[in-house]
Amino acid sequence: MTDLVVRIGTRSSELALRQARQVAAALAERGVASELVEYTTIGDRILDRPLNAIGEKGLFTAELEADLITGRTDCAVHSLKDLPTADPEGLTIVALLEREDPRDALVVGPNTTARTLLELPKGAKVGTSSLRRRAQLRALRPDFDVRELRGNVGTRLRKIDAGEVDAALLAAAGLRRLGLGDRIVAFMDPPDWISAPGQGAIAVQARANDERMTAILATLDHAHTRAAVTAERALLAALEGGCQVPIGACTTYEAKYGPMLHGIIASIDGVSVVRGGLPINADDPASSGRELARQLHAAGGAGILEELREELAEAAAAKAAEKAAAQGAS
Ligand SMILES: NCc1[nH]cc(CCC(=O)O)c1CC(=O)O
Repeated sequence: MTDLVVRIGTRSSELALRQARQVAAALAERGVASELVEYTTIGDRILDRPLNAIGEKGLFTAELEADLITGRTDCAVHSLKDLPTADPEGLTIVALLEREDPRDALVVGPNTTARTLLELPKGAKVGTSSLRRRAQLRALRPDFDVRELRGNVGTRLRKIDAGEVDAALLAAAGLRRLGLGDRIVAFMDPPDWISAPGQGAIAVQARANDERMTAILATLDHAHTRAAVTAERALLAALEGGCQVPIGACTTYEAKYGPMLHGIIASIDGVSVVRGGLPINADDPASSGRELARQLHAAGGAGILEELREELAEAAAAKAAEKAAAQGAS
């Protein structure tokens, strides 16, 4: 064991590197040496299109997972939020580090005096590339001009500072990990505002049959984080949502109820919104996620998702027809 060096796969963005270094530091505390293996993924390279239009699952994760499966690396570190709910064949999440703040945060540009979403002027340009954030923004303020804002956290902040948008919503966890917590002017609090399932949690993935790595990495697992994100992701999985659908889920901790799961399904235009919440069953958090999914589905969520799938299918068909026409012309 003394000559073991754990090879940790990570994306090469600054945020990903910080998260991977956090795992490396936790391993070092336990006397385990490690080294980072960096990847620039398809998701990092394609910056000119909205993420939901690229339409591929695991855009930021596929290459890391492929090398983990073949054994080039021993584990991979991801933002849990970016991982599809189903584990790839042969891989499993062996550790979830103690979660950072799971909330979304408001960041404003230099020409904006507003310090909350509601203080922003009528028709303000607000940036996000997430359908979940877009839908909730539209629900709260139909007058906003919601703009696509892509790129890693640093890029997005530069665009905000350049005045491309007046304000934007980002994950508080990402900003904090980058030492940019002072850019946050307001936190978006649940249950009024629901962030993404798993947001703020760092996942360490390994081969399911690698007993040695599992034994080492399992010591990094944080039980409360695991319970909360298991419930949140079970909700998402039950609704078959990826990053393509405006579904939110997050956990709060209340003196009276303990951990509470909150969920939302919204149409992209924010007109139809279904919300709900229930206490998380400590013995079976996934069952709570499935139960809340069932309730949201029954309360109108089914119709919202059905309409959304039709819209997405139409958009995909239109795109395919456009492509075929272009090929015919050339
Ligand atoms: N969508 C990209 C992404 N994936 C994870 C984080 C933040 C870190 C986390 O949620 O743990 C972010 C940035 C953001 O949404 O602002």
